[in-house]
Amino acid sequence: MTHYIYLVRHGEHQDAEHGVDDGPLSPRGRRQAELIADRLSGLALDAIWHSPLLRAAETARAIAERLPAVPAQPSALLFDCVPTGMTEDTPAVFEPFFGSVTEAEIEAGRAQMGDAVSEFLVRKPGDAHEVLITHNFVISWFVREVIEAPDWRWMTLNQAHCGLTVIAQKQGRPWSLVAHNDLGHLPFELRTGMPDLLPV
Ligand SMILES: O=C(O)[C@@H](CO)OP(=O)(O)O
Repeated sequence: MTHYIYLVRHGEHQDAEHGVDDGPLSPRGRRQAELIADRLSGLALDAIWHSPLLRAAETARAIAERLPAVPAQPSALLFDCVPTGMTEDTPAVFEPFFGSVTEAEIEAGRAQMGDAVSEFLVRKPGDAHEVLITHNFVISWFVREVIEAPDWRWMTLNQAHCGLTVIAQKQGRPWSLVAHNDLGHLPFELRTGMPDLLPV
């Protein structure tokens, strides 16, 4: 009996490269969403949860269209956020990142991630398969939580648009990381959203 959670970053959104905060998926983002939807379509899903932002909602819709019995539901716990601020053990190289982030945003992010972990990383009875469509930092936080890395380590994890990360808990065992940022369903030209191109 295993509880699987499939963590998916939303597809690329329109004008993301011009710094636009949210919006509909770009043509490339729609293609990414269709391909992750194809990849997940053979699963007996119990739930599809998504961030309320449009790029995540549209990605979730592509998945839900292939699985009409499973409604896609918004969850504010999956909203984009900054999970922690600069702490004593955070390497100084990350300091510039926090220049434009307020204390209030960090407090809100910390509280949201605490609630998200309490809500989603709980054992469901029997076999369970849930998809969470969310944002880069949120997935980084879930992965960090599962591998029990120091808090600041979320900053060293990145996921591509519609990359697939899988975490799982077998009955009586701790959560484990099954796959991270698997891009096998995406052709090279659709592997967007990483800070650097993969060297291979
Ligand atoms: O802005 C970003 O880089 C990330 C942060 O989580 O968000 P998104 O996945 O929405 O692009």
